[in-house]
Amino acid sequence: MPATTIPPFPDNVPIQELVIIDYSLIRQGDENEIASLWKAATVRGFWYLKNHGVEGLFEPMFDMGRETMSLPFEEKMKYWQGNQGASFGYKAAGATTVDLDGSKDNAEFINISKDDALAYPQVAHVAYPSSVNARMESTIRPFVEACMEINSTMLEVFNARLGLPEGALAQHHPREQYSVSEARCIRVPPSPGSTKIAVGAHTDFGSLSFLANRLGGLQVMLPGETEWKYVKPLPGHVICNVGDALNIFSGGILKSSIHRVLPPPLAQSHYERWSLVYFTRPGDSVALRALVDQSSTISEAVAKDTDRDYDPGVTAAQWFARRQSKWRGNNQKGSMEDYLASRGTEHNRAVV
Ligand SMILES: O=C(O)CCC(=O)C(=O)O
Ligand SMILES: [Fe+2]
Repeated sequence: MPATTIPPFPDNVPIQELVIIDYSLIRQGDENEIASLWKAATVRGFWYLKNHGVEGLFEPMFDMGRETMSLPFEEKMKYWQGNQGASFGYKAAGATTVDLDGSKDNAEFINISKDDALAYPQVAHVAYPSSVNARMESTIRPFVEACMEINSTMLEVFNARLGLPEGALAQHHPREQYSVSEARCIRVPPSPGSTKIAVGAHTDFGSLSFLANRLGGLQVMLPGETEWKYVKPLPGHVICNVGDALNIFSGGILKSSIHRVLPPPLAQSHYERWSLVYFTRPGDSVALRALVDQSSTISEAVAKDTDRDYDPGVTAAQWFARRQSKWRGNNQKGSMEDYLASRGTEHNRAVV
């Protein structure tokens, strides 16, 4: 969609201000910028990132998404993720629930595994539609590599500030170990006048998410807030956020905040909404628990927060599979328990 045809984001809806972090300064080790990133990640868990250098890959990634979503439904369903807790491949609209009443979501996904993108033409996990394969080497692998590098750089910043031994967080996200790290392209159909939730309220499962969207619709409810507010897409900027795994590793110091997707607001609701995410997630066998043995900052935070269990006794892969499978409408037997089992660190908040 040419940018000029998109109506501007309206100025009469509640907007969540977020700090803008300059990635080029983070790479240079600029102390002020590092302090701003640390504050953003520990207070809100969400921030904008500029000068990230990935902009040129967004349109080719959206081309892949557009071509994939326009395949016949039966063709797409050959790559269906299933209901067993996996997430690589195609997710049809309506496969997850968005609230306690069991309302269905409105978003199609194509998710491409980091391991498959790196291994191509070998298959690490699953096969993909031709629209994905055709761009695996030219577009998807470079996108995955670029996002991995950016997220690793931000993890290094957090590693130092958390007082962890050098490389501790990197060792929890090894490039070569299989993980549920993935790139995702999302399509939400035009929905004029609708308030139907497109992607239900959730915290991200992994460590860091890198998100590019053009139209509004993303809403956040940050720690201490009681109202949903839109995050306004800013040209040239991506939106980054902390996920549950990093929240747990850090003993709750890094915040994993709830968000959801509504139809784009007002005039923008007449347009298809496309978004693109890269999720950095821990290696599959990594134990999901606060790194109390490696940092006194983290052990002190855990000691103070007596309400939370920072050692749920699962690996990253088990945690992911539980949440992913319980989010599927087909696996919910109509009880609130199943829906709640799909939730993550937002459990300790009033809103699910
Ligand atoms: O599409 C968006 O703006 C956000 C998507 C999202 O939160 C997710 O896929 O986890
Ligand atoms: Fe998300």
